[in-house]
Amino acid sequence: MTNNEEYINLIKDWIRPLQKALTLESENRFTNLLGKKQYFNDYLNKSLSNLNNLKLTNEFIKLFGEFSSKYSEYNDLDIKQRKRLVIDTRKGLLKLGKSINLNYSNKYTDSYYSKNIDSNLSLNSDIGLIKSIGKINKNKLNELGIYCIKDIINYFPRTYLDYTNRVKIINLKPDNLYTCIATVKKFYIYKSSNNSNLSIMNIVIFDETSSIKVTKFFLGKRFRSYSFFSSQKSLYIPGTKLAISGKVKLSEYGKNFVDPQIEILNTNEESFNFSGKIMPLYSLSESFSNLSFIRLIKRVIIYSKQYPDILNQKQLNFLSLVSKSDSLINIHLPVNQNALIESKKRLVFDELFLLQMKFLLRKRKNNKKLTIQKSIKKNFLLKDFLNKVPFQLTKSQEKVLDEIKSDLSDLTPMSRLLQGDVGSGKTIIAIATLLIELEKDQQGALMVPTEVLATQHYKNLIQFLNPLLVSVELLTGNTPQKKRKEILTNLKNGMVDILVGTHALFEDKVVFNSLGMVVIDEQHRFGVTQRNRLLNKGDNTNLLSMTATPIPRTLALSLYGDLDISQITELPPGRVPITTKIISEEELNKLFKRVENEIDKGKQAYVILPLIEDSEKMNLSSAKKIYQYLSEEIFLKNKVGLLHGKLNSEEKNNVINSFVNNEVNILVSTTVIEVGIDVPNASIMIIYNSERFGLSQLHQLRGRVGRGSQKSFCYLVTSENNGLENKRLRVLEKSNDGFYIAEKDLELRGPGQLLGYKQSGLPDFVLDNLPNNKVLIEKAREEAQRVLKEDPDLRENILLKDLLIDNSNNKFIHDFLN
Ligand SMILES: Nc1ncnc2c1ncn2[C@@H]1O[C@H](COP(=O)(O)OP(=O)(O)OP(=O)(O)O)[C@@H](O)[C@H]1O
Repeated sequence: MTNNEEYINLIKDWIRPLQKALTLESENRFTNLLGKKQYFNDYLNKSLSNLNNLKLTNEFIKLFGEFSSKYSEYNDLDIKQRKRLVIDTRKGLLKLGKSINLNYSNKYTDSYYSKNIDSNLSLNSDIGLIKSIGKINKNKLNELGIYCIKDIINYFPRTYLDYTNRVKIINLKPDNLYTCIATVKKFYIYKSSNNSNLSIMNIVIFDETSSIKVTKFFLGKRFRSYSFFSSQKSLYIPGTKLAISGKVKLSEYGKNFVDPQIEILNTNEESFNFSGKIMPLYSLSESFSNLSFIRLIKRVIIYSKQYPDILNQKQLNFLSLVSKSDSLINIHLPVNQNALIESKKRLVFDELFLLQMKFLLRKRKNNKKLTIQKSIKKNFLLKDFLNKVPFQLTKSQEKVLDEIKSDLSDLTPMSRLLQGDVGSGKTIIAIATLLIELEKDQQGALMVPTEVLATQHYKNLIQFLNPLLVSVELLTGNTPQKKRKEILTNLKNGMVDILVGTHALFEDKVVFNSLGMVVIDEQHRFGVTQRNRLLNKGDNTNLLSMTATPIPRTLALSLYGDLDISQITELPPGRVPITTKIISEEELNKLFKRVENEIDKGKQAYVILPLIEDSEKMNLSSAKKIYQYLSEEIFLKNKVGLLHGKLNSEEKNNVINSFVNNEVNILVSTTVIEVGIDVPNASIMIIYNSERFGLSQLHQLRGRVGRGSQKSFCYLVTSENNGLENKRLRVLEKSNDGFYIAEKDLELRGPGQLLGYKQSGLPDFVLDNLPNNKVLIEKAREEAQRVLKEDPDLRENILLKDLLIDNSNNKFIHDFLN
């Protein structure tokens, strides 16, 4: 290592932990966090004054000295002053980093740009105009959706090979990220004996210092075929040169690379020489090599300089973000990891910022809509209903109801999201909300994702509301024609007060007389467009969305930023936490005895399966098969029922009714029961192939037991003998807290998966990084609020305005901004 490199590393190692501490403090809202050994301010105070080895210039010594003494008074500062100090310190560190070339300085400076730019080309130029691109390449690029220079620049790498930390095999240390260039010595691939879906590939590589094993895991049936094995074998013939980039782990057999990035190097690539740099890897078709694409990028990256930036220099400084053009250059050709991190941060920020702008504009439009104050005609409805409920509302339920009442007494329509863990009592709130509007003679709609749940809600509603002379109807895809016609006529005449149903509700034929309130349960199962279709059936309709997958505030902000948020934070009293256990299939027989004992005591059980019937493609248990097995071979004394999505409504209703009335003791079901089935007498749940489900989904499922006051149990059966999988499921053994579980699920699967589908329209790279970008989400929200406050019509922010209009398929933004 040269002296200069050593110096840069010294500074890097000093800056990094400080940056981390500043980030943590800012994430925790400047509360002076207590670290492992000391408080945040003491740590900063000491580190910023201890500059002895760093050989800094006087300018930095003075700057950090001043910061250091301010941190000794940190406890006396108010939050705003603390925030300022943290921001300034961060900027100081950034400046130091830049001064030693730690950051994003790339060769594409303004003077390089003016010398090398081809004035005939611009961002919007057709790729055919790029010199020597050739017709074939043009076609290949078109196949990737690339037509103009801007498209090339917006084609981001899928990942990177980091050659900056390139080391010889002998110097590899466990738990660090490295890149090694080495040669294949031995290759073998085999099917795992523990997991029928897993194949394991091992490559032994060597360089002049030593050798090491590289292991890669392939999960999925298609990786078990002979053709896959032989294709891999032909790639890694002994003597082939590879670049391996990833984490080194230490096991009982020594060090090895586990699941690293592997690049096969040919002589060309070696001469291309990414040594000391970070090489981008793109998702390309087989006929277009990574190297060719990098060459293309190098040719056009300069046009990033023309990219319009929606943030001005003042904003960039305040937000500690790099310019758009720098972020685009460094996302493709990063000079180092720091530059890459900063450019990702900027690109993610832009997406979040635009999204928050859209949310705030939508909210503002909503707030501008004024409903006419409607007079209350039947002021007894809510009171009578609450008197009829056989329990006291929890404090949390009361608080939420107050928030809703206050919204509904306002002249602007309500748009509220209600988050509450499974079994926290959202249904009562939904009914109360519908009644508040009904008191003003406004009809209500309750939309839910499944027929089973719709039917259950309907029954609940008629039980409570028929005595109050409220007319409730149920409309689903299976409602017979004659009945449907009758409901639709009465709905139009205003004879139906509340309509409960599934997706059938937003069909065009459903016309209300005066729709005032829409409640959507499990709202993430519906898209924004579907939600709006239903809302548009009334004038200025109020909306209450409900979800039992509670997500952290910051994430809720980025996904549902146009809604106000209420939370039910406590469960009704007397609930005994559900005991959850992971078990193997071998332990099932013992468990069945236990189920029998519970049934003898009058209790009931659920058995949940991932599939309706056996499938050749998947080696999973199915509901039909297990139903047959349990009813014919195991529970001969008891009544076993079968529920799944392919039954018709009458069959479904019959099974559910029998279970509700305890005529069926054991209900074998697919996940159709996941949402909302409420049978407080059920105390045991067994979930087969539990490794197939997400944590939040499992939490929802097990929420079907433990709804009464008796002790309840949930057994997660898994065939996988897989440490990682069990670690994931163990989260459920340890916790019954839906917020905590959703957060863990988020970390493991990302929001797109957790919430079923991509509701927000955010690109994958942003969505998957959301959990790590809480601070950025808040920043984007605050910045959007600031911009709209200072420049409500975006007269000063023309670029931003254009981009919002361009990017928007939402008519309201067009209408609003034009
Ligand atoms: N304050 C309360 N005290 C006692 N029991 C309550 C209270 N509120 C609701 N319950 C009961 O708790 C059970 C769960 O309520 P509810 O079905 O409304 O929950 P939920 O939040 O909709 O849950 P899920 O998302 O699982 O459907 C019901 O049996 C309900 O009657």
